[in-house]
Order: sequence, then structure tokens, then C-alpha cells
Amino acid sequence: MDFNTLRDKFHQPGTLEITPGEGGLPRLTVISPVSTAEIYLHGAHVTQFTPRGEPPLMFMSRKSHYVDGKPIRGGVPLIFPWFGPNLADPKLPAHGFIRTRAWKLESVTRGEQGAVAVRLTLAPDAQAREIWPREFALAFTVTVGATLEMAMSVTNTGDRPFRFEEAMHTYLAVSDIRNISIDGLAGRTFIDKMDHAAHKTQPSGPFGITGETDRVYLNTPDTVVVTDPAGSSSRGPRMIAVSKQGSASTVVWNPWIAKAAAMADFGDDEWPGMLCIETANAADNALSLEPGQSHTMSATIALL
Ligand SMILES: O=P(O)(O)OC[C@H]1O[C@@H](O)[C@H](O)[C@@H](O)[C@@H]1O
Repeated sequence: MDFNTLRDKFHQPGTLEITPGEGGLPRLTVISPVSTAEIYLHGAHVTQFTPRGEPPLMFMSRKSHYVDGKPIRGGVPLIFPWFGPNLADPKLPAHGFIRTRAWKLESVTRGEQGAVAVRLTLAPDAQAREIWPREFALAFTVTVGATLEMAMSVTNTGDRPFRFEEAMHTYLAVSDIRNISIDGLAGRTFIDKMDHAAHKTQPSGPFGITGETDRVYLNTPDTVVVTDPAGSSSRGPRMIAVSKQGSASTVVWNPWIAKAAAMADFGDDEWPGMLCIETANAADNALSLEPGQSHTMSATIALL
């Protein structure tokens, strides 16, 4: 659908405003009585969620690309059907291909207390089938209200089973990564990508981040709470909760100094301002779907 047709069909001032975003890519501004959010059709990428009176909850890199074929850096990239590099073919794009496709806006509805739900879909085209020859249908619903709710469903529309990984690669904005603490993963096993994928156990109690961190926590269906001592509008504490359903993995990532400097689409000095807490099904928690089956993974991001 071209931009003008999209706008004619869905633009509703005060609810869903459709404008050219960065790089001219179509951007949805979703407005609820208590918050706003932004979503690009490119990747069905949530680039911001701002409860009224609060600083934005999402980190966005000022160096992000906004072009066809490249992912947006920050917000919530959607990852499917593999997480990280493709182990069978390292030439394929990292984190799969759906974060760089143009998704289709299907509907906009107002629900309880004025929350606005936006539904986007993606089906494979010839290029996607070349990369991953499977038949599937994806639907991503973003509900913007007092919280940000995101649900991605995957349906196997083909005639043979497939296995996949997936993630909502959420970049939370924090005042300084060196001061935050993370609660909800104590005692869980994680794959430490900084240490040859060694399996380790998270000690008891909340923990902080003190260097480059890249971990897949397995079998972690519980809510994770990030406490930021200076994250609120008055520079006081704020707590962000990431709760989920249909997700068995939680990825924790911060690139720290050297990796930040090595990434072209990330400012060298931006690493203290972000923490990825990703709602995922990855590694040992990869999923399989038989023909006709669906799976839904959802995450709710809330200020406590
Ligand atoms: O640069 P990308 O492809 O967006 O990936 C960023 C990071 O995403 C994280 O989820 C991975 O665990 C890291 O290994 C990776 O570096």
C-alpha cells in the first residue's frame, strides 16, 4: 500500500497519526489518553513508548539507520526465525530477516480506557522464501495505554513442521547502565556469549552490569524488573517491569565500550544509556510448529 493510501485508510488525528518518519519511512504515532508510542512499518518496529509525564522508556540510537534493508537501532526490533547469527549459513542476516521487511498495517482499534491496539502482519515474499523456504504468517499487535503490550504470533501455514527462534529485542532507556539493577533471574541458567557460550547459574539476588554483557537466560518465564535510581522525570528512581507470556528465554545485552565503538549504527558514547531485556524463545528454548499450528509470545512493559 502506498503512503497516501495508507494515510487515507488509517490516519485518525488524536489516535493514530501517519507521517513520514526518519528516512521518509512510514511512521505511526499512536496516542492513548495516558501515553504515546511510535511504530515504523519497517520491521513493525516500535521505536518509542512514552507514558505521559515520564521520560521515554525506549532507547533509540542517534546513529540508527532508517533505510530499506537495514535494521533500526533501538526500540523493539522483532527477531525471527533465528536469533543471533545463522549457524548453518553465517552469510545470512543476523537475527533473521523480519526486522527489515515492510509490514502491513491491518487494523487500529480502541479498547478499554482508551488504549489503542495496532495490528500488523507479515507473510513471506520471494526474497524471504529464498532465505528461509517455509510458509508462515506473522501477526504483531501493539497495545498502547498505561503499559506497552506487544504480542507476536507465528503460524505455520505450510505443509511441514518448522523450528524457529524469536525475540522482541527491547532496548530500555536507562540513566546509567552502571547504576541499574536487574531482578527476576536469580538462580536461572544462562548461556554466556562472552565466555564461549558457557552455561552458568545466576547467583541469588538482583545484579548489575559491569562490562560487555550478552546472555541468554533459559527457562525464564517470570517478570524481570529493572531498577534505575535516576530514571524518572525528577531524576528519582524508576522501576520498569518486563512481564511476558509464551516466552521461555530472556536475553540481557549491553555492548559496553569496545563493541559500541565497533558498531556503525550506534554512538560510541551511547552504551551507558541502554539495557536490552529481550523477551525471547532462543537457543535451547527454540520452538517447533506443526502445519496449521500457531504460537503467541507477548511482553508487557510497565512502569511500577
Ligand atoms: O547488531 P545486532 O544484529 O542488532 O545485534 C545486537 C545484539 O543483539 C543481542 O540480542 C545479541 O545477543 C548480541 O549478540 C548482538 O550483538
